[in-house]
Amino acid sequence: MPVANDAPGLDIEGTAVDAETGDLPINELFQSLQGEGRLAGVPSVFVRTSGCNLRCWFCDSYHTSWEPTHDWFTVDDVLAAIEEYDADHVVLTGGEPLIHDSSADLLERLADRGYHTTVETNGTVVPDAPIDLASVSPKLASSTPTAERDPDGDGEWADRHEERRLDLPTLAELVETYDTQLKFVVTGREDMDEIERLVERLRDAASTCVRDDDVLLMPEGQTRDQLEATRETVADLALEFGYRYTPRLHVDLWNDAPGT
Ligand SMILES: C[S@@+](CC[C@H](N)C(=O)[O-])C[C@H]1O[C@@H](n2cnc3c(N)ncnc32)[C@H](O)[C@@H]1O
Ligand SMILES: Nc1nc2[nH]cc(C(=O)O)c2c(=O)[nH]1
Ligand code: SF4
Ligand SMILES: [Mg+2]
Repeated sequence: MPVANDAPGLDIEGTAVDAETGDLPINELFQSLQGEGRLAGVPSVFVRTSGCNLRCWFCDSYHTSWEPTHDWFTVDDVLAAIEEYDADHVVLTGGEPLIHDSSADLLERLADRGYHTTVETNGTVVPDAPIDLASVSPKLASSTPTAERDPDGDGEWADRHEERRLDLPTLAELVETYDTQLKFVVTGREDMDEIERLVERLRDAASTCVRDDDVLLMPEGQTRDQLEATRETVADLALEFGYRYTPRLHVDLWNDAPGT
């Protein structure tokens, strides 16, 4: 169910201004196989909110970050749309779903109904809500939209993205609060130093254990052709460093089709 309209309700920084109404800006809601991470292959309903506090140059959900597009849904409407499908797993993603206060309400009500919930998040916000799997994708230096890589301009977002992309106390709190996988988008070997350092700092900062197999390396690529160029390198890096590799099953299966 793709939706499209103008983009009121988000300020330029991707901060939600929906707190008063309690509505959620929904970009799309569909059923697919979870394509990434520990639960890859599991049929799931995806709820994609619009708006983000970061601007990765490679964002595969351009219409939730660089150019947010959505319809406003009440939490009741979102629940009713989910219940149309025969599924036990719900994936809340975006954009950055946790910038919206109403995501917590949605997660509470999904838990009450017995759904397994995964939240795909960039790891800069801790919600006050139940989550079965926090799928945290901290953003590396290679994600920053420098002037050469900005899909939309001249690098205007680079400084803000750089300031916000990593917040160690927030990552530590997420790891301590939830069953968490850390899913890094890897563009090449150059990313490994930063990943190793970050995992080490997180292990020092958090009171709970971060196992090597909670650390997932995911090849960067929005299309089959782009993945073709990165996947083998990233698989080799996972073997070399002892971390887990995750495919992007949905891209392998359906390329970059919407609603998949
Ligand atoms: C669109 S993001 C939405 C959730 C949240 N904002 C985040 O970044 O985790 C969903 C997932 O897609 C990943 N992703 C986005 N663009 C990608 C790309 N070009 N290649 C590989 N993974 C990508 C993100 O890192 C994240 O794990
Ligand atoms: N099939 C499929 N699996 C996914 N896992 C995480 C996704 C996301 O965009 O957050 C995603 C997605 O967009 N599609
Ligand atoms: S944090 Fe997620 S949604 Fe936001 S720009 Fe990066 S990949 Fe896209
Ligand atoms: Mg996706």
